[in-house]
Amino acid sequence: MPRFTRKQNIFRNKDVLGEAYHPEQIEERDAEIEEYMTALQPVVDGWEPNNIFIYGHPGVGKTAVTEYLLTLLQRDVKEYDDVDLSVISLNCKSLNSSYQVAVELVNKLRPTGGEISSTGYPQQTVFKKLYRELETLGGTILIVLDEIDSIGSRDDLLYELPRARANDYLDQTKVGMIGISNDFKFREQLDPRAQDTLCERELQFSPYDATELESILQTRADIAIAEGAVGQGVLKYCSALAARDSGSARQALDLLRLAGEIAENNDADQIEEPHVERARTKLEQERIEEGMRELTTHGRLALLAVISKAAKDETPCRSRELYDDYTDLCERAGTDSLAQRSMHNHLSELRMLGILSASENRSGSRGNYYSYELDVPFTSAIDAMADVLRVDEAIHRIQRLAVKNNVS
Ligand SMILES: Nc1ncnc2c1ncn2[C@@H]1O[C@H](COP(=O)(O)OP(=O)(O)OP(=O)(O)O)[C@@H](O)[C@H]1O
Repeated sequence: MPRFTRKQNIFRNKDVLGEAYHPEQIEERDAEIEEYMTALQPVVDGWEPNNIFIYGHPGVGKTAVTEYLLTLLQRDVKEYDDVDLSVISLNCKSLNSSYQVAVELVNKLRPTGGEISSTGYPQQTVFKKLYRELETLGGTILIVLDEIDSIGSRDDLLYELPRARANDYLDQTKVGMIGISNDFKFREQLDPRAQDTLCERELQFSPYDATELESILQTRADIAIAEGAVGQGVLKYCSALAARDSGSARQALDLLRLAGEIAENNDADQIEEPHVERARTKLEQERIEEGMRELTTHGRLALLAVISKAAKDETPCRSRELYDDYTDLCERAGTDSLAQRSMHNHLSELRMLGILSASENRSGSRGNYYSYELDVPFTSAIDAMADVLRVDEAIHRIQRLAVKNNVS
């Protein structure tokens, strides 16, 4: 019978590398923190809060810095008797309209048992219920809406709520909104009125470079990893990989955590670069698999056509050069193939997902065209395909070709 035994030779506290951990210290964001504090200053001064919009790529510290500063703010306003601050945080990921966000806010503000149903009311009725709850709570209220882009174009709440006081829906209560998003298009697509109110103060968080990531990792590793268990150059390597790819602290932390798990499972005393390398391959594969779960059958078949070309060492290649492989694969999968133009749309989508890369070529009078190739390791791509497509024979054939052509 197998036995569970405790392994703690690598980690001292692995949770510190996880998403749920709230860092006590924020590294490398001094300028953003200063700007953010200025935007929050009216709260301390007892005035109406600014509305703030924070944007930047995933994993660049938008949520971490917000949580950190709001914790400090809540602590510091206690010194002033005339400021009564409440913070309400909501992740909007699964909410795709102002209506749904307003219902969630009402339910957060109401005691258990008093929640309202998520359907069946006119929108203005829900907004009025929200104003009533806010007025009952009173004081200064900051409403943090993370992943705010999920609400899409149904954004009425974003201009109605900050104007509730001006429109006499609120009397004493002062409300400020903090919207957080990693969708750069969201701001441009907002209704101009919502743009004016929500984006009163804007803060952009840029991707981290390798040095910044290393300093974030170092602080975390000091708490998370046992003494002497991080090999020479490992933090630098994780940081360099994440900086080159996304500039995301989340990616760097994930790499280090997974490399630690791999080292631990191998009964190693230290995390070494080969563990990081294996972690990278595994995370990359997970990313591709996640991206592929979102793909339609034809998206997958278009990708497999590129993989097939890569196995023959014939990438980068044009969309029309892929088409034969694609139609052949469709036939094997028992599916009608799409027209070349539609297949091309799938290639563009794969490019947006970071699975393919494309270089633009000029072809004189006939205009420009793109050449596609895999932007992820061949092995990760084909392994992920094997999990989701039922074209085993074709996949084995591609794998044999890749071995023959020394592609990996
Ligand atoms: N400057 C930093 N100092 C310490 N930890 C950081 C810093 N920036 C990010 N982190 C850590 O990196 C991880 C990702 O950060 P965070 O969730 O704040 O990113 P985000 O920009 O909000 O991403 P998303 O848009 O995907 O929600 C978290 O574990 C966070 O604690």
